Amino acid sequence: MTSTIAAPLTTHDTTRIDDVRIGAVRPLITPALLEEKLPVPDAAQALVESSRAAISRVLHGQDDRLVVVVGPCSIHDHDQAIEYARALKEQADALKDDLLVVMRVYFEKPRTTVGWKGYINDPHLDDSFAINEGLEMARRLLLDVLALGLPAGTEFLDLLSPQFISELVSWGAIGARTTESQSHRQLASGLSCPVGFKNGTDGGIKVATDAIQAAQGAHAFMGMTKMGQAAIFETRGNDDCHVILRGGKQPNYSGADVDAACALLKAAGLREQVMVDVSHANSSKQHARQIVVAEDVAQQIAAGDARITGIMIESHLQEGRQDIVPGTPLKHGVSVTDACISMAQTVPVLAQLAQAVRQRRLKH
Ligand SMILES: O=C[C@H](O)[C@H](O)COP(=O)(O)O
Ligand SMILES: C=C(OP(=O)(O)O)C(=O)O
Repeated sequence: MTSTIAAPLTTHDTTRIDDVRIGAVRPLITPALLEEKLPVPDAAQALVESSRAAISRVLHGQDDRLVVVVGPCSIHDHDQAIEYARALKEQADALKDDLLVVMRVYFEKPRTTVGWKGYINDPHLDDSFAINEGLEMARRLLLDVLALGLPAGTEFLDLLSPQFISELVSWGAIGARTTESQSHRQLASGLSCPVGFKNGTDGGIKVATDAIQAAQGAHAFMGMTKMGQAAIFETRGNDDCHVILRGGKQPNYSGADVDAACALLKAAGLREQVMVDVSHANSSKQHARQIVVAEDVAQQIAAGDARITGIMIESHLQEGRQDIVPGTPLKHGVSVTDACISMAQTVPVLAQLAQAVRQRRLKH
């Protein structure tokens, strides 16, 4: 008589076909554990709530200020980021009637090919990939920025990392390389903050308008809970999304480019509004060009264009950029990814934008 008991699957040796290219699997802390270690103080919670609501009001035409997402291309040092945040807070307070300033606090860098992938992935900048430390350092920095009274904006690149930090983020971006990704659109549909979608790296705007439409809808997808368990998330959809013009094969910050983007938005039944990123392909990656581009955008605003609801600037303590060279100390306050303008160069740009908003207000 033959046995009816099937051989247990677990006795199969699948090592020849499974995890063939995995070098190691290391433990990851859970979001809940990190939150228990670094809880959100009441004041930080109130600031995140009020700044998200204020950005949403700008997007829905109920607040005529300009959202300004400004700060380093990437965070690589806590104290230097805080030194920057203190200086920015002074400007944010002085210009608060005209500008809604959000500090760029970018922890995750999408790379064209390879390169340092940011403060969460490799916080020690030495290929040690101490991701658990990176998550803690990122959360600590966000809390410290919020404690100064500044809201923070970040790019959401990884699909699990938002569970560790996203309640501290007032505005999020989906980058040019991921705007077309279904997973990122689904993520945006469930994020609690307003989200900007960059146009594609080739300059295509349609991927961003498609992304807004997708993110407005409800989705169901797989993710990880705060307790670190796999789960199915059902989202409600995000009505606080917008396009970010970042240039492509050529810059796309001119009035004609804003017209073209708004025509696409209108055709899709979406709000006719843009944030202009004065860096990336809009500055041809020459950091000082950001000042020229911002001046052009300020002129469009001053002339009355209410469709420009936001601007993005890459700015650090000092201008330029530097390479990460093992064994060589880094210069203080200089970007290790894209070149930035300095805080000293940023101050007059912000003043000019605030002036442009006041002029626009007179026209409406
Ligand atoms: O904003 C940063 C960079 O433009 C982006 O991460 C791509 O960088 P890379 O082309 O140097 O890899
Ligand atoms: C990577 C960035 O931009 P983009 O996605 O436009 O290249 C960024 O803003 O840091």
